[in-house]
Amino acid sequence: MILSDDDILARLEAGDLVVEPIDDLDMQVQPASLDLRLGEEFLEFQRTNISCIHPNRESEVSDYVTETRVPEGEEFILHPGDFVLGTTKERVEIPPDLLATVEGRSSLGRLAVVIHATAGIVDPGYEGQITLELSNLGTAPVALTPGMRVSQLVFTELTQPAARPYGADRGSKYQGQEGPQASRIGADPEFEETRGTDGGAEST
Ligand SMILES: Nc1ccn([C@H]2C[C@H](O)[C@@H](COP(=O)(O)OP(=O)(O)OP(=O)(O)O)O2)c(=O)n1
Repeated sequence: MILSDDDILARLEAGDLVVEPIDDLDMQVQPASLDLRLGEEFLEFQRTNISCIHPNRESEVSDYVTETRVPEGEEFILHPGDFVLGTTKERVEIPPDLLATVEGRSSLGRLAVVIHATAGIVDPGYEGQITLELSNLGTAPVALTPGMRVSQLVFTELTQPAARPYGADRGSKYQGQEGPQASRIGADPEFEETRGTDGGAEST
């Protein structure tokens, strides 16, 4: 079952669902979702010197991103074709019996701005800020301002609390993340033997 506005307010009030800071609840609570705002940090991928990213080579993932901070009141220009990582201003704590999905806002979608390329699940048990996969599919640059509402969370109640919530065991490599976090896919167990090496991958 998807939580309605009153359900969301009740869970926030009870304190097991945490979303903070919220400065204006009336503005952020929607009929069946909660709007989240854009944070000040961005990770941009360098355009040069990347021949190919091998997910098992952590340096190839992390060395080619640069961090930019744009204070509230200033603009981050998202150019056509750009892909950058942003973050929600809010940090969340999702209780074990809820699944949250991060969605874009229609108003930004109509400007061709997408806030998650693929991954939209925020697991039961997840705690931290949410990394946004920002891209501009249009033809004109779009000015984003930290503090603006860019995304929304939809909460679904599970049939029973997750037995192994995020953060409780193996993996959970994004638990507690602050600001945008580059991919940590190299930490996946299937890459254990080849991590940091060329993994036998052919360079093309
Ligand atoms: N746009 C998103 C989507 C998810 N997350 C956070 C909340 C999720 O609970 C966590 C993990 O998401 P996935 O399970 O989709 O990612 P992985 O499977 O790659 O990570 P893991 O192996 O840690 O489960 O990342 C995020 O910050 N931004």
